[in-house]
Amino acid sequence: MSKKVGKPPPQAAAREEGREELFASCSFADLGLHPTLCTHLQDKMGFQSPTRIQAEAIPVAMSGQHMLVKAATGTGKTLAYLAPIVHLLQMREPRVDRIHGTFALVLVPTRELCLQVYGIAQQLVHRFHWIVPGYVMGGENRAKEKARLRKGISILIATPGRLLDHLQHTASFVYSNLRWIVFDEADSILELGFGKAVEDILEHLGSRNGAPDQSKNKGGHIQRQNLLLSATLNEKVNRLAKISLKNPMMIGLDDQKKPSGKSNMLGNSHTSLLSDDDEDRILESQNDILEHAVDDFKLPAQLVQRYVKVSCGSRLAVLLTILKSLFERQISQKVVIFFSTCDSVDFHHTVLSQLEWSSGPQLDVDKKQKFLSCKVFRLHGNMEQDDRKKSFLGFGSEKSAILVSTDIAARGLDFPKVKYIVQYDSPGEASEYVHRVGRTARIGEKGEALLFLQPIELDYLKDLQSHGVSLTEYPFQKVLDSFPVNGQKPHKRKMISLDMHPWIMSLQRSLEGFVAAEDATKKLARDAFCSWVRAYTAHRGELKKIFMVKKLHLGHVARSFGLKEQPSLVGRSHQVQLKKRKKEQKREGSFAKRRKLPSKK
Ligand SMILES: Nc1ncnc2c1ncn2[C@@H]1O[C@H](COP(=O)(O)OP(=O)(O)OP(=O)(O)O)[C@@H](O)[C@H]1O
Repeated sequence: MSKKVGKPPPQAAAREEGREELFASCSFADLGLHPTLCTHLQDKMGFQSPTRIQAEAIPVAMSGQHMLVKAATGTGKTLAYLAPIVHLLQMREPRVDRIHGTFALVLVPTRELCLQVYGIAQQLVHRFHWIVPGYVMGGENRAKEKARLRKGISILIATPGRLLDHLQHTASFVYSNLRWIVFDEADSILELGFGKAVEDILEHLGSRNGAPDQSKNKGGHIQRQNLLLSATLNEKVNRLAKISLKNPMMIGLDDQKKPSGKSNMLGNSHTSLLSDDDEDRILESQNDILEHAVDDFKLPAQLVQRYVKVSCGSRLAVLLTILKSLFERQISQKVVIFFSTCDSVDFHHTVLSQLEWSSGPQLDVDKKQKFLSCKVFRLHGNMEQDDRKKSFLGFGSEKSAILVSTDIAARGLDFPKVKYIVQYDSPGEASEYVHRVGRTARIGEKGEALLFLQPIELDYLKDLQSHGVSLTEYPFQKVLDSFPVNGQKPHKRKMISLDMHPWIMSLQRSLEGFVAAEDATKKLARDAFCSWVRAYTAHRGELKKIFMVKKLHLGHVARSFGLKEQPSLVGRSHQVQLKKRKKEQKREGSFAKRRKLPSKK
């Protein structure tokens, strides 16, 4: 009997379409990469063909031109710069040796990304043992790093602060052969306040535009090549591009905004032959293109993006409910949840990993079990370096787990099999939204993202929309109705408000009991509450009009941290500040009113 040949199901067809969009039709060999490297990419790393962005960027990187790349998260930007570097280093004559020092420098914004890029570099040089990758980053032992630098590191991955430290204080650090400087997540490096460090680094390396010897290194014969990459670009990248790139090739910019996927300002002109006027013109048009590049963001096509509208007091109960439903639906789940502060991560890590609960009709202590049974990891910048490493590696290797994190995990991290991103606290800038959700749906995989919003914050959707990001509403009521109340699943429920829903109310009671039971937990909750309110006030620019502290009911905020107390009992200094602000507002208000009064004259 012949098999029925039909159309593939729509989801599979969409995925296939997504793959076609993601991958180029050529091979790695077609791009000119060394056969040994191509075989390694295919056989050992499982990369059958290059992604489109790799197919565009690799030949440019090999040509020696400066390059600025903007491409969606999870499209393989790391390989787009590391593969050509390894290719060119392995064919260098005389052969690369440790005594030659550093040839390529990769700057990254976070320690975790530093470790990740180092791991990929290690894999890529597997067949070229004479090329040595290494890293230096904050939190590591300086003396050990000095010793490694003295021995020689061919491809050095670094966070900016620590690199500058070594440039200033490690005399044995040889970089006279430096050929490449890569800024991975360029905008984030600047956003995190490393701008001055980066300028000092470029100054040290003689790689700053306008520096007398900027195109050559101290040895006087090596052509420098700088590469900037990110899924999002911002105004600050303009300045970095201006001071570090000469007539760069622009890759991945919106096709409608320029003649082709690739462009440079004046074709392949050799910058050394340009007059000052030409250079000014180049910089101007470079700035124009960058300004367009800032406008909107590309997200993976297969990513499902939703928001859930939740009143403030029930936020934590709703988060727990959604997580429970996710893990019940599929035992093997990997979820990343973003919070606004380190204290908030610590508190929620405790709740998610320790909250116990009895699902029976009465609170039966003997029948209590963990509310969520999966492993929960945490990651933030105030953790000890060893704990940070353990979390990063631990979550990466788990099949089923939750990671609670600040934005430290938002950039570049490539945790395998993450299917779900929850933004419990709003990211603020739309670019941060893009990077957070980019931890899923990588390299054509499926992925979902959920953004928590309070009813008063819904205008944030418009802000995202203005950057080309649109979300649909998550059907939370349906999820809620699937949970039993008092041990039973009622047939039909009346429409009641979320806060009054028996499941939410009972979960809230458990939470408040859990927080109140231990002083340490209570303190975690209070600290988290205070830091959360502070972070809420720190939204910038237009977002200040959406995330307004004065619209918040602080009692409800406290509830969302499992606190029964009113905020007046939480954090005295914070309370004093609030009172002061209220007074000021009152004064300002009466002044404004007074000004509105018609003059008696
Ligand atoms: N040609 C390829 N074929 C298959 N998988 C690939 C290929 N290139 C890279 N990958 C894989 O794709 C994933 C994403 O790559 P990478 O982390 O470099 O993306 P990215 O574009 O830098 O993302 P982000 O913007 O989030 O930093 C990694 O797991 C990587 O191993």
